[in-house]
Amino acid sequence: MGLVQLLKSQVLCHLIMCYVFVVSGLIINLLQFCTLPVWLINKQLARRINIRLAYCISSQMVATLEWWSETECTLYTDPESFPLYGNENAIVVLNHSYDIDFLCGWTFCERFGVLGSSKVLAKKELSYVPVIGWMWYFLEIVFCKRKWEEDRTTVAQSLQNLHDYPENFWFLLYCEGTRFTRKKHQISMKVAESKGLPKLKYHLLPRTKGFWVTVQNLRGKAVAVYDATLNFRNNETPTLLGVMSGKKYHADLYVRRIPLDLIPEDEAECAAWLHKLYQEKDGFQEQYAQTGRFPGPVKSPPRRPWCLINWLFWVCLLLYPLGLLLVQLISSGSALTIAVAVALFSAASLGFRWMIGQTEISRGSSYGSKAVPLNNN
Ligand SMILES: CC/C=C\C/C=C\C/C=C\C/C=C\C/C=C\C/C=C\CCC(=O)SCCNC(=O)CCNC(=O)[C@H](O)C(C)(C)COP(=O)(O)OP(=O)(O)OC[C@H]1O[C@@H](n2cnc3c(N)ncnc32)[C@H](O)[C@@H]1OP(=O)(O)O
Ligand SMILES: CCCCCCCCCCCCCCCCCC(=O)OC[C@@H](O)COP(=O)(O)O
Repeated sequence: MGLVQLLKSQVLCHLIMCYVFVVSGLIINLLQFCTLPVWLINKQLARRINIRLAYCISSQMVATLEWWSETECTLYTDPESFPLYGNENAIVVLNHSYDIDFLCGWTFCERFGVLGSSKVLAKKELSYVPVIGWMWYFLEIVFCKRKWEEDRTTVAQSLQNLHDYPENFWFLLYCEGTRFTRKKHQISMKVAESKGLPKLKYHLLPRTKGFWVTVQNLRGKAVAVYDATLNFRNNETPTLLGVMSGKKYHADLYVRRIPLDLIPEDEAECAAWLHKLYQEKDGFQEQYAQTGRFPGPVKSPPRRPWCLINWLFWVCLLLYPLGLLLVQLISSGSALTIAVAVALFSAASLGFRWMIGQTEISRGSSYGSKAVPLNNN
């Protein structure tokens, strides 16, 4: 292990990264809060400001992936679709199998210039996570409780609000509804069997209602569905802590662009269409397992320097006061002050660990670990 690699794997280094991320994030959350009056006067201006403020937060995590861990992100897609990416509104359907699949998604958003405005149908619990969850509130992210009776109206309304959104965005949908685990897979395949649907090997059975409601409510705004299938080379199981430790991963993403007009409007037909899509995705994963690659040519956009520049800016701005504080603390010589500082430091470390835990499948929810009885309405 080289010296730089050794440095990157140090816990102290991770704590400093978390400190910069959280403190800068809270400053940006505060600035976002200050845009509320602007919203009342000029909604589109407030949205544009929030897109840029959100970029300052999410691009720090992208910088960690691209510049710190130097993870390689390869895109398999057809050259005709490539020029459209980033220049239109789209719904992205992605498999949900890795701790950092959202981060790989963000990396592609960054490379196609839609990181600040990118959206997702996210579980409500994430809205309470400081920095990211609070940032999402101002970005008009669509939250769901994963209880259809409650979600059907709120999700539709939040999607309708995006019709006059001023900048291009990608709307991410994890139709599986939860992250892949062996247990959840077994249960969902029992549901597939009871519905007479073919079994999937690499995916959970997709939940179709969120997809249908999204397609229906974004018609006229989004023009395509990007069917995105992600995998990692050499059976890598990437984690956020691995990325922060400077581990280099190799992500491969296969994207097919499907015009929205081709997706049926009728709910049952739309559900059948999505099930077929997941069977195809399963086939792509099988091909990847056999050959180590997805179909089609490779057309990867290069990483851009902006997220690194933003990250370095916050590092420079926030490390100086931290250094001053430490010097003052040590020179004070007061045992009580030092004890309070140690207690605060420990509490902050636990908070950081809890935030990182939100990305870990092993700490995921129990959603999808038992089959909800079938209903036929
Ligand atoms: C060029 C490059 C291209 C692309 C780059 C890639 C990506 C970049 C794009 C954007 C990035 C943007 C942001 C990313 C940043 C961060 C994202 C991070 C995290 C957020 C993710 C989440 O929070 S995922 C969880 C929330 N989302 C969802 O759940 C969405 C899917 N769910 C649904 O659609 C649901 O239908 C619902 C939520 C709307 C409602 O949930 P409910 O549970 O009430 O659902 P259902 O009605 O669906 O459930 C009952 C039906 O399901 C059957 N059932 C029962 N048990 C199971 C089971 N175990 N598995 C499957 N199905 C089951 C049941 O029988 C019912 O069936 P019916 O036939 O009666 O419907
Ligand atoms: C720049 C340096 C980086 C420092 C990092 C510091 C802390 C990072 C905190 C990240 C916070 C949260 C990101 C939220 C993304 C979580 C994505 C996710 O995958 O959610 C899970 C849901 O989809 C489904 O939930 P489950 O039912 O599987 O349960």
